[in-house]
This record gives sequence, structure tokens and C-alpha cells, in this order.
Amino acid sequence: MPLGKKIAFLGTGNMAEALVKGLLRAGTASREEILCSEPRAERRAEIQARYGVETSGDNRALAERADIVVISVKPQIIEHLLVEIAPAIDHRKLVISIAAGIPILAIARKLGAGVRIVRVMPNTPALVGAGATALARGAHATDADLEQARALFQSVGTTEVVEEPLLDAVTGLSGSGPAFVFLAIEALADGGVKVGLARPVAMALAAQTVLGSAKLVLETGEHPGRLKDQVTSPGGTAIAGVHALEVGGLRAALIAAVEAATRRSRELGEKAAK
Ligand SMILES: NC(=O)C1=CN([C@@H]2O[C@H](COP(=O)(O)OP(=O)(O)OC[C@H]3O[C@@H](n4cnc5c(N)ncnc54)[C@H](O)[C@@H]3O)[C@@H](O)[C@H]2O)C=CC1
Ligand SMILES: O=C(O)[C@@H]1CCC=N1
Repeated sequence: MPLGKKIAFLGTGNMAEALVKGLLRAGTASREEILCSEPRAERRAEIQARYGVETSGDNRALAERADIVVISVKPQIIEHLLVEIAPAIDHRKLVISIAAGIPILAIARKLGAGVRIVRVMPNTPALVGAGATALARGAHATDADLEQARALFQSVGTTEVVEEPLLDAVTGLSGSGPAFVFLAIEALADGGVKVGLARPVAMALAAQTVLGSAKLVLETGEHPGRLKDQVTSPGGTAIAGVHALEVGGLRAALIAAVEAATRRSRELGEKAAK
């Protein structure tokens, strides 16, 4: 459903592009309603050519014209950006930050009292309408603001509302998780190649196996352990592979990956709070 709002993305890198493409694909915003700021001229040209949206190198000018301002620069440069756009932001605009680790308070401190902020952690599968996003509301954001932000991200995947302190954990799991899963898909395909499959066949089978297994979990609501039991016949092939994964420490490695990414998100936040 169209939101009917002008949305400015400040910083048009990987994540902003995933959202722009996803929003256009879903019809949540039209080309005329999306504004993208980006300092690199070649990147502006690329975004303009791909999506037909307006691009500019002027963060403040785009923020002034938008109803919803999405802060999508790297956490390391957010402070500079906030100082730059502060004069263009007042309580009439909704500010959505997708920056990993950066607390709402640190943003509010730079943008001014009373600013309506929703902090969000999306992920790149939003590009194909299969994102997983969690949102947390700032003190001055209204229920309607949260709903509007939620509608925006719901149009490119699923959404969960959490308390702000849990967003670091979300960043560790679903924000960073696609990287872990891509590694797994690549490795599964490597396994296929090792046992004789052509690379394109191995890649297609590996990716579809991950997609299908995730769908089975979501659509049946079954515990993944039970679904795993359905694949492992006594003395069969799957249990031989599962044993190899347990010896290799797959579970511990995945738990440690989520924990390490969560820790890093907290570190980024602590730096911003100083
Ligand atoms: N990539 C991902 O999977 C996810 C990223 N995020 C968050 O999204 C934000 C952006 O991440 P990515 O898109 O991966 O990074 P990126 O590096 O691809 O994009 C950042 C963009 O900001 C531009 N930029 C640099 N200085 C700027 C300035 N002063 N004003 C405006 N734009 C400027 C860069 O040229 C670049 O195109 C980060 O805060 C990250 O934590 C959140 C969820 C997932
Ligand atoms: O690596 C990062 O900082 C971003 C945040 C979540 C996923 N990628």
C-alpha cells in the first residue's frame, strides 16, 4: 500500500539501495517520493539510472523536503551527518535510523529535543521483499510513527517491535545474519563441487535448500530439531553429515557469530554515547 510520504535516504549504500528497490517493488513509495543523498557522483548516477529516483549530494536539502528521513550512513560518520542536517529537522518529520549500534539518545542529542525517532535494524534480503526488521520507538515518537515505520519495513519483509536495548542482539542475529547464511550457502555449494557437481548446479541446489528449509520452519511452525529428525533416517546419509557438522562445531560457531556481532554493535553504541 502506498504510504503517500516523501522519504529521504541519507547515504545510499548497500542497505539503502535494498530498501529503495524493495519499496518501489512493493509500491510503498513511488519514484517521485524517494530522494537519495550520496556524496559519490558515480554512485548517484548508478542509483538514478537503476531506479529513476532523485539523487543529490546535499543531505540537508533533501532532509528539508522529506516527511520521513532515513539515516543510512555508516555508524562511524553518523555524528557528522546529524550535525549537518540538524537545522532541517523538527518535530514535523519522522527520523528513522538504521545505523547499527547507535542509540536513539545519541541521535536525539544532536538533532534536538522532541525529535520523533524510530531506530530500526533491517537486513539486505529486503531487496527481494524477504527482509527481517526489528524496530524500537524513541521517547518522542508516537504510536502512529511506529506504525508508519513498521508499514514501511513490512512492505519489504517481516517486522518485530522490540525494546531499544535488544536492537544490538537483533543486529547480531538478523542484521548480520545474512552474511553468515551466505557463507553457509557458499560452503554447501563448495561441498557439492567437491563431490562432483558443476558450480552453477551446486549453487542453485544449495540456495534453494536453505530457502526451502527456512520456509518449512516458518510455514509449519515445527521445531527445527523435529524437522531435522524427519530428514535423518537410521543409518542413513543425513545423520552421517549431521555428525560431521557436530564434530566441526557448527552450532557453537553460529552462536559465537551472533554473540560477536552483538558485542560489536554494543561497542559502536558505546563510542557514539561518548
Ligand atoms: N549492509 C547491511 O546489511 C546493513 C546495514 N545496516 C546499517 O546501514 C547503514 C549503511 O550500511 P551499508 O549500506 O552497508 O553501508 P555502505 O557503505 O554501503 O553505505 C553508506 C553510504 O553512505 C555514503 N556516505 C558516506 N558519507 C556520507 C555523508 N556524509 N552523507 C551521506 N552519505 C554518505 C557512502 O558513500 C555510502 O554509499 C549502516 O549504519 C549499517 O549499520 C543495517 C542493517 C543491515
Ligand atoms: O556490518 C555492519 O555493520 C552492518 C550492520 C548489520 C549488518 N551489516
